[in-house]
Parts: sequence; C-alpha cells; structure tokens
Amino acid sequence: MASESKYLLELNDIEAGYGRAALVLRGLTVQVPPATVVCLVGPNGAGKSTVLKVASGMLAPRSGSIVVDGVDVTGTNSQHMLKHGLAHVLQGHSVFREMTVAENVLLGAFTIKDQKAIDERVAFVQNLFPIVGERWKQLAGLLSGGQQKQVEFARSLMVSPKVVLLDEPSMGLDPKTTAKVFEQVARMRDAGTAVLLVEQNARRALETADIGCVLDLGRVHISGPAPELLADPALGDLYLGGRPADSAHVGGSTAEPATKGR
Ligand SMILES: Nc1ncnc2c1ncn2[C@@H]1O[C@H](COP(=O)(O)OP(=O)(O)OP(=O)(O)O)[C@@H](O)[C@H]1O
Repeated sequence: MASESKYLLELNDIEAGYGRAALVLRGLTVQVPPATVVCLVGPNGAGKSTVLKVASGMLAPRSGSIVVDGVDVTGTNSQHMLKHGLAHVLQGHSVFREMTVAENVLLGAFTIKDQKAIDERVAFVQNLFPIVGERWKQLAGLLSGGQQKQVEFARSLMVSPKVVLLDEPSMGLDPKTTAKVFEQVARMRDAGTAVLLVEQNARRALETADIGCVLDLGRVHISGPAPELLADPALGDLYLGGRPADSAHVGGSTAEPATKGR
C-alpha cells in the first residue's frame, strides 16, 4: 500500500558502487516531486549515471532506499521498477533503425494487454511529439538524431510512467537539436511526468530543469531551484564551465543556493 508522499521518486541515503571498487555514491539523497524536472550535474565520474542505474534497478544499492510514489522498491529489478512507474531512457541512441517508428514506440507497450489502452497511449504520445505521428510508418533510421530521441521518449511514455529517468538526452546532438530535445523534456514535465535528468551540458539542462542537484564525492553537494544555481557565480565557474557574459547580473555576487551539503 502506498503511503502519502509528496515525491514521485525518492532516493534516500544511497550507498552504491561497482564490485569491490570504492563506493561511488556515499549517502546520496535526491527527491523528485510530480511534474518537476530535477537535473543532476557534476564533474565527470561524479556518479551521475550511477544514480540513474540505482534508480532504475540496474544496480542494487549497498544501503539506502528507493521509493516510487510512496512504495519502497529497493532491491527490485528494472522490470519491477517499470511496473511501479519508473522508465529509463538510456544514454546514447536506442532506437532500432531498421524498424518503423511505430514498431519502436510500441515496444514500450509490450507489458500492456488492453488494445484500447495502447491506442489511447499512442494518441497521447503522437500529440506530445508530433514528429512521431507524422513519421509513424517510416523506418526510424531515416529520422534525425533529435527526432530519434523523441521516438525514445515516446516509447518510454507508453507505460504512463510516473517518473522518467533521462541519461544525457543531448548526447551527439548539435545545439539547435539539443534545444528542441529540451523543449520536449519540458513538454513531458508539463504533461505531468516527473523527470530525473543527467546531462553533460549542465547549463542547458538547468535552463529547463526546475531543481538542480550538484553531485560531488558521491553525494548531493548543493541543491536548489535551477535558476538560483545558474545564477551562482562560484557554481558557474566550478561546474558549469564558467559564466556566460549575460548571466553575470542574474543572482548577484553572493547568491546562496537553497541547500548546501548534507
Ligand atoms: N560498470 C562499471 N564498472 C566499474 N566502475 C564503473 C562502472 N560504471 C561507472 N564506473 C565508475 O563509477 C564512477 C562514476 O561513474 P558514472 O558514469 O556514474 O559518472 P558520471 O558522473 O555519469 O560521469 P560522466 O559525466 O563522465 O558521464 C567512475 O569512477 C566510473 O569509473
């Protein structure tokens, strides 16, 4: 039975790592409210992708808990996580190029038995991502990188997930296409899905996100509203590749983010 929770996804005090190597996550806590994009940023190797692997059941945590909409799903596998409403869009490109857009999207519905429910979901994703409907019968390999990403998003939304985990959605895309992909991420959020996003292009991702979490040394070092993080000059220099000239005025010189350390 689900308990009342104001978060759709909670990762509580997670410790996780690979084999006998040192822990990658060391007491990490991240909470994702409904219809919110939470973005994880941090240096290479900070453990951002590892957070998504733990959240989706691909990597079991050594300790801590994973709660989806009030249900503790710690220790269950990816398929079980999916059943509880958690979908994972992997890093890189995962469309099957020799299959049609329709076949790619419908793969996401393989657990749904009711044809009417599938039809309703197809209508929903085609409305959310018009290109998916327009190219429905074409081979996915004929679509551009950004369009293929939308096919991946549509596939992940077929099961009406409560939370979507997005690993580097802009990987391999040019800036203009990246901007479009982030528009689609915002549309998913506006349609009610909670999104936990990992992105190399931290500045661009924070422009779309509602909440940013900066990972360092295996835990959330700083978190707060994304606009505040973007405006923090120290953070810009450390984690966002310096400040763009036009943002220097946004937060003032001593802007304090909402939360520091744990
Ligand atoms: N499959 C694996 N086996 C062993 N170690 C791994 C594995 N995947 C990641 N690691 C290690 O875990 C640490 C965190 O990696 P992770 O990919 O989560 O970082 P990241 O923040 O996503 O990095 P990047 O920004 O470079 O993608 C790194 O030290 C990495 O070498």
